[in-house]
Amino acid sequence: MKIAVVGTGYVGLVTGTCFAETGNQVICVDIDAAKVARLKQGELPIYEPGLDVLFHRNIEEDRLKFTTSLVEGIKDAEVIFLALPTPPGENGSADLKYILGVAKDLGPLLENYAVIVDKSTVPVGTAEKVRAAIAANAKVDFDVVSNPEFLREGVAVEDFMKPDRVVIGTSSETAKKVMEKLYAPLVRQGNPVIFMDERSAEMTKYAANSFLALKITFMNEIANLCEKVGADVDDIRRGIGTDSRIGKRFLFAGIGYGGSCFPKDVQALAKTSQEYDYDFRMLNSVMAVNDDQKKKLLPIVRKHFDGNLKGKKIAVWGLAFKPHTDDIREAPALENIVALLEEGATVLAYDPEAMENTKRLISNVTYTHSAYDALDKADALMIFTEWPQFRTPDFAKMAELMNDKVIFDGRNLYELKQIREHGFLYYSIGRETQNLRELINIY
Ligand SMILES: NC(=O)C1=CN([C@@H]2O[C@H](COP(=O)(O)OP(=O)(O)OC[C@H]3O[C@@H](n4cnc5c(N)ncnc54)[C@H](O)[C@@H]3O)[C@@H](O)[C@H]2O)C=CC1
Ligand SMILES: O=C(O)[C@H]1O[C@H](OP(=O)(O)OP(=O)(O)OC[C@H]2O[C@@H](n3ccc(=O)[nH]c3=O)[C@H](O)[C@@H]2O)[C@H](O)[C@@H](O)[C@@H]1O
Repeated sequence: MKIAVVGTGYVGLVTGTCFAETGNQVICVDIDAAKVARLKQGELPIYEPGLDVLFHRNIEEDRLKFTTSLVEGIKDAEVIFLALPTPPGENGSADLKYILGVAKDLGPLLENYAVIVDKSTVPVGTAEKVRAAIAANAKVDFDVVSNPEFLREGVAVEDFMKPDRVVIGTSSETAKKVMEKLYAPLVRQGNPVIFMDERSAEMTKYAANSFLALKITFMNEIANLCEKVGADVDDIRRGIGTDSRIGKRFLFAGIGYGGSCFPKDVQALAKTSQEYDYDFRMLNSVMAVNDDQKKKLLPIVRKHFDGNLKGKKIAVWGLAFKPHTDDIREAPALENIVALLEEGATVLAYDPEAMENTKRLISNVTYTHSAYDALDKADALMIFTEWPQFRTPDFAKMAELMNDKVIFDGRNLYELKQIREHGFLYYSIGRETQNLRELINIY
């Protein structure tokens, strides 16, 4: 099949590459000329494990191409994916200017029937708006389908190639057949393609992300309560996760959820609820709790240093919003680092993949070559991302390098017993701290 993918970010590039891998002819279109130039030279603009092999293979085998020209990209395409940004607009709802802008441009360019697919996360009713924007100037028949994407960054290729399910919103039998054929190689193991109407498909995406954000937030609140009552959130996680009705995944308490999607999608669903005069109270709590959770360690750090961070040297491990990505959008590390700097601390930071992106936003941090370099004479270490390489460090070496053996861990990386044996003062989330009882009153 001949496919066009408009927008080559995390979703578009993975979608285009994976559909090329299943034998389709794919052209990816992006307005960012510098990005397209890099892609044409065989250079990946993002870090996404496993993508490089597929990317290079499909370029070499002539199934994957890149262009800045929408006309060239969509010529003869049977399916046109819109994988464009939908950032929060001024009022918190998803900004549709990228999607509707491209939809408007598409109308006069279509020469044959095509299926236009909303791959971006878009509010209920967007497929109808996209259809109207194209129809205003279209000379041929077309269908608009909602096909939300559920991939996670860091495991995007695996998620895309072996989806738990594929959701397709359409009322057109022709479009249904086209989409069924396209996805057939990805659902061979029996995972379902679920057909529904466009509005339900659009809503499914927001329901999924908001539910996951809620699940994490619930555990973060349990963690906060654990600290007060003297329980251990990791035990609670194991205790409830084994109940198949609850499930093991997405129960890890921590420094709050970040990323380009949970924060914006929860906000957008809250906005949709408001527009339809429904008070979705849970979503407001999720957002408020998560905002606090991201700043949760700061009062503990302040208290540890008797309220004065001036001249303190703080090492930071992890900048990305999660491991296995270079993405720092809404990453908890960022606002914590800014607060530390504002209060007079010096920050030395290390992340295996996200330092280049962070440097563009925060310049007055020393970015180091290794995790251990960041510990040089540090008065404390703060951990924001659970990269595997941080999980089993050489504690003796850390103790030698640091000025003081103190760790504030936003990801609960270490067993309490293990870390105490090495003589560290260790603050984590929802678990006992050496001087927890003194700290209880600051939450
Ligand atoms: N990042 C993720 O893990 C996931 C994102 N989504 C959704 O997918 C959509 C895209 O997200 P990302 O890929 O993360 O965005 P991104 O910001 O990484 O990429 C978007 C791309 O679109 C390009 N673009 C903007 N205007 C354009 C235009 N007029 N013509 C051609 N290209 C244009 C940009 O240059 C950029 O390369 C969003 O709606 C997001 O909510 C859904 C599932 C997962
Ligand atoms: O719409 C999207 O963009 C995507 O958003 C999330 O994927 P992603 O943001 O890439 O990453 P997640 O693995 O979901 O993590 C999101 C945030 O939640 C945090 N998290 C996750 C799991 C957990 O147990 N605890 C926890 O704090 C992570 O640290 C991270 O900050 C969803 O998992 C995807 O299904 C969805 O397609």
